[in-house]
Parts: sequence; C-alpha cells; structure tokens
Amino acid sequence: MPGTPASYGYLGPVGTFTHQALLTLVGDERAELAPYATVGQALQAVRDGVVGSALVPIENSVEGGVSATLDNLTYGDPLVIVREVLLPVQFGLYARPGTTLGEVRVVLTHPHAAAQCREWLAAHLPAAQVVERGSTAGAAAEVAQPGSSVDAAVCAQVAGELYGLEALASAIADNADAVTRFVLVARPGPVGAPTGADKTSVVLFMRDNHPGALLQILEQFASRGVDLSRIESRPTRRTLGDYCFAIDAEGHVSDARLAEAMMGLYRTCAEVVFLGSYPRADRTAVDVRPGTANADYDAAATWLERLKGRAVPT
Ligand SMILES: O=C(O)C(=O)Cc1ccccc1
Repeated sequence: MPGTPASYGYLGPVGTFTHQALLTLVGDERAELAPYATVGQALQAVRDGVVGSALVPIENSVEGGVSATLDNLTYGDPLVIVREVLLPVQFGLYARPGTTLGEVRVVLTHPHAAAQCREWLAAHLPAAQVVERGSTAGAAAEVAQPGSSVDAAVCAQVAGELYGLEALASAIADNADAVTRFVLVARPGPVGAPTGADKTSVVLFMRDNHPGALLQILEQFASRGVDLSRIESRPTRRTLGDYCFAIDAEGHVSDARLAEAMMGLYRTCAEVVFLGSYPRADRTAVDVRPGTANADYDAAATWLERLKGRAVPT
C-alpha cells in the first residue's frame, strides 16, 4: 500500500536554485513541495511539523557559508541535516521584454547571487543599484509585476523564463564553476544508517578562549584519523571576538573513530551542537586510515577488557 507522500519545504518561490536542487532529490511526483519566503520560515515549518523536512542553502564555493541557515541551525530549536545536495549555479540578467541594458537602473537579487556576479555587474551596469531580496526567483517575480519600479533580476534561466522575463545577458557569474551546497533538514530522530560515504556536522562552543583552544578541537579529530571537509568560525553573539566553530567531518557518528572524537569534544567543549550524520552528495567513500576502522576499535576494546582480567566472549 503506498504511504503518505512526503512533504518538503524549500526556500522559494518556484524557480529558486533551492527549488531546482530539491527536484534533483525528490523522486516521488506525489510529494508536496512547499515554498517559503525565507530560510527561517522554511525551517520553522519543519519544527512546527507543517512539512516533514526542508531544503535550504548552506554554503557556496565562492561566497562561503549562508549565515541565515548556519545561525538558525546553531541557535534555533534542534534540527538535523539528513541529506545534502550540490548544485552548480549559473546566473543571467533578466528583465521585462523590451527593456535594454542601458535602461537598467535597479537590479534585484539574493545576496549570494549579487556577490557571485559582482564583477560583471560593476563592469556592465556600473551605475545600477543592486538591491537584495530573499531569493533570486522572488526577485524575478517582482520584476515581472505589471508597473514594477525595478528593472532587472539576477536569477536562473528557469526563473527568468517562468516569470515571463527575457535574458539581457547570460552566464554572468564571475566564477563559472560555482557550486552551492544545500541541506535537507528534519526534526531530530534516529540517525540514518552509515553508508561508508558520510559526513557529520557539528557546531562547537569552547569553554574559554585559551592558547591552543582550536588545536584542542582539531586534535580530537586528527588523533582518530577523521578528516574535516569544512571549518568555519561564526560569532557566538555573546561578545565581539567570541567565536564558535562549525565543522563538517568525514564519517558517521556510528563509525567508532568519529564517535570517539565526538566523546572527546563532549568532554572538552562547553557545548556540542550535533547537526546530523548524512550521506555525502558526491558519494566519495571515506578514507579510513590504518588503525581507525570499527574492527580496530573493537579489537582495542577487547584487548583492554582482557588487560583488566575480564572474560571477553570471542
Ligand atoms: O535565491 C535562490 O535562488 C536560492 O535558492 C538561494 C541561492 C542564491 C544564490 C546562489 C545559490 C542559492
């Protein structure tokens, strides 16, 4: 018997890069896709149980972390990442049919899109005002409104076409190879099974700022052969100069080496916010260094029990 179709929130409206990324993830055409105007609203819908999960942008290869997402996951009520999606992003400049480049005075777009097209906009529209909006597709929809006072949007081709706009320029990103990483976020529950190609995300708060505090964190991973794929310091909001560390580590919390690292962090940090263990989008298998496989940890535990004179079942 078919189950209830899943419901997914996303940073909308229809035609955002997040929407495109979600379509690569959702196989069931009966699934309900619900657009939200902001990352905060999409995540709140998950917390409130209005949707089962939500896809939001978290990191860009050019611009870095998406603060709205990182801070909401760090300081909001607990949520966990259950999947990640990587999407190459390409931007165009879209306007109402008939508009010429010379007529463009106000350009709307998402801050990450503005940052990724900064050089192109400075070179081709030096006098134009770039105004930030909650999403690229929302910007396109606003430009398309009859009588709109804004002239153009930086958005995806799909958004430009969807809202009846015409391309004044395409492929305008300063870096043609930019990739954005999106995460599917759900309410906390049992962590999915390890796949051998997983990532674990945590945010770490230090007890105090002492010499080698960051080294102490890194040692927990390094000494267990756990590689990191991202580390970012974020303000703690307490006082200027006080930072927490958002870290993505290779592996799953069920892997013994990562579990040991997590326990080391728990012992040494003021707070460890667990943001989930989930399959890597690129499916690259984790490189397990000699002596750090589950079997090695099991053998070490068995050895220790024997040292203590305890009978260990073989
Ligand atoms: O505004 C959008 O379309 C989004 O999904 C956010 C975003 C903006 C710029 C690059 C990647 C994602």
